[in-house]
Amino acid sequence: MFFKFMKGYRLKYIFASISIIISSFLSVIIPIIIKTSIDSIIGDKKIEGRIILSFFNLLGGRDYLREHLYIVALLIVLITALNGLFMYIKGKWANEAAEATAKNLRDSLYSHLQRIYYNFHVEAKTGDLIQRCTSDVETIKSFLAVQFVEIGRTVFMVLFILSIMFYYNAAYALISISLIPFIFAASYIFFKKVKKQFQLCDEAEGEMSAVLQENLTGVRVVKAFNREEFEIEKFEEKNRTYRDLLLKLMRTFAYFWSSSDAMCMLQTFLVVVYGVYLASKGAITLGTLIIFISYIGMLLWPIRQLGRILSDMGKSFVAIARINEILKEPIEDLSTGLTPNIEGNIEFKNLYFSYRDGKDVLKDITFSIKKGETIAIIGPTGSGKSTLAYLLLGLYDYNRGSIELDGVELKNINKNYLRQNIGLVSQDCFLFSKTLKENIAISTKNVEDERIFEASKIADIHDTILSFEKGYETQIGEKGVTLSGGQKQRVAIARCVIKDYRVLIFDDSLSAVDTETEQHIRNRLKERSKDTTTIIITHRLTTAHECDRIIVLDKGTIIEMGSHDELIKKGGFYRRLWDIQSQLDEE
Ligand SMILES: Nc1ncnc2c1ncn2[C@@H]1O[C@H](COP(=O)(O)OP(=O)(O)OP(=O)(O)O)[C@@H](O)[C@H]1O
Repeated sequence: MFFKFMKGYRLKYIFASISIIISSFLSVIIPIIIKTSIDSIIGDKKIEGRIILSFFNLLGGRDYLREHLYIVALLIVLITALNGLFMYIKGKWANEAAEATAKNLRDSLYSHLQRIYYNFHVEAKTGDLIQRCTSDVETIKSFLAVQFVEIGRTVFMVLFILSIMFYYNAAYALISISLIPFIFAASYIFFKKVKKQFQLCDEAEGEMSAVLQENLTGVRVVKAFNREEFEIEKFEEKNRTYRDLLLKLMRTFAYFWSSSDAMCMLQTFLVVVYGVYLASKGAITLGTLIIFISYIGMLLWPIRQLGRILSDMGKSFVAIARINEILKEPIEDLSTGLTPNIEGNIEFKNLYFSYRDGKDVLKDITFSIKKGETIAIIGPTGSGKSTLAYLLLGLYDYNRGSIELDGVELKNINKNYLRQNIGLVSQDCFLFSKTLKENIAISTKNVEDERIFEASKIADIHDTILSFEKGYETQIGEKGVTLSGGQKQRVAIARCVIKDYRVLIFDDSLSAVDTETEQHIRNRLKERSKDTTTIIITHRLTTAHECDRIIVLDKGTIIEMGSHDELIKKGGFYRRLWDIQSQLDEE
């Protein structure tokens, strides 16, 4: 899967993998050269093996080399230098390829997340998505940069070294590797088990960060409720738990490394003792003894590492699967579909809608709005008001019935085009950590200042912005912390009215401004664009009663519809609500 994202670096990665094999080969031939030099050049033994014989002949032959021993020394230096060079190439290219893959993966994930259906984002946990785009990608990166190539190297080394050992002396070879399966198994089991402890440490660190983050974001609540001492104690407790878990982990590691070192030493001890015994009896040469001791030293560390890598590999596969889950999510088709002339006539016909749980949230909705009309939608919480707005923006596909925009079925309209014509000021006035000016002009490119000011005036925020020291250049925090709730709402309104939408929906987005300001905003809006169809979702009847028509929703169905006077005369739900609110206002 990740080779797809390695585009442009695949060749480098292949060369890096080849380099590590060459480097392993170079490091395992050095002991062979030393053995041959001791046994056959300094000593009188016959050079064993046809390839080795040809190689030494190429260097001038046994007698010549005996006179010029420095050539062998130079050869070893040269091979060591070459080994270093190939290790460098491997490190550089494997890391470059892994970094490039990680970057491409992050880019793909981000752009995929932008295009995924809105529903996915509503249901997904943001923290989890962030983790998939960051630490899961890092896991794959280190798998590619280190683990994958390391496996190749270890397998090559083990196979090569074992064949050489068995070639020279099978019984000695068996003794020399007798503890290796146990060392490997111990390392594999240990790293698998220690994962649980790592996870506990991660969770404890996460909890500690969560306390910190919550405390910093909720600092106002902390101060208002005198919770400083309590918060300090809470943090200290989490911090203590984290430290204790880390210490426990370190202790476990100390036990493992010491016992595993003891096993490795025992293995080396066996090689040396048995080797010396064989050499004293003349069963092996001094060179063979040296080659076995060198090889066992070369094998032990990679074998322990292999245990770690194999037990860690599960983590990489989980990361790959988690990333794949996102990449497999279908994306919205934003670019195809009809682009009819939109004037703002809307017609709902027997519309039914349910979210993924299948429960009907909207039932048999039928009403129409003419271009330029202002409609209020009221109803108890959860009655389906926002859902209606989301359907109009094409954020969800409806199940049954139809919505027509100027006679064209909404489903068939190009989504980009639709959202350029229908604007939504939602309940959640999220502002980006940019300047006020950039926040207001976010939906429009190359917009003149005049238009920004005009939109701010309509939203009744222009004077407030000018009163800030840096005016429109005021930088606002991630959540617009320097602005009050009402100011944020007004910036969000300005951001929407800057564009000439044919249909404008206010989803409870005037609730944080007082009634008078709200009236101002609506009047200015009407003055600017008489033809804009406006849908106001509200809980405030003083807002609703001025609209051309009021739709009352309850449990997903329209229970009343008409002008204020008509609904008052009718004496139903709206009338009761109006009486209650008027009574409260009088009190
Ligand atoms: N993504 C979703 N998945 C499943 N159910 C949802 C989803 N969003 C909303 N609902 C449910 O749909 C119903 C209508 O929700 P909606 O937000 O449209 O109500 P509302 O009238 O706008 O409420 P409020 O006045 O509180 O904003 C509620 O019962 C809600 O629990």
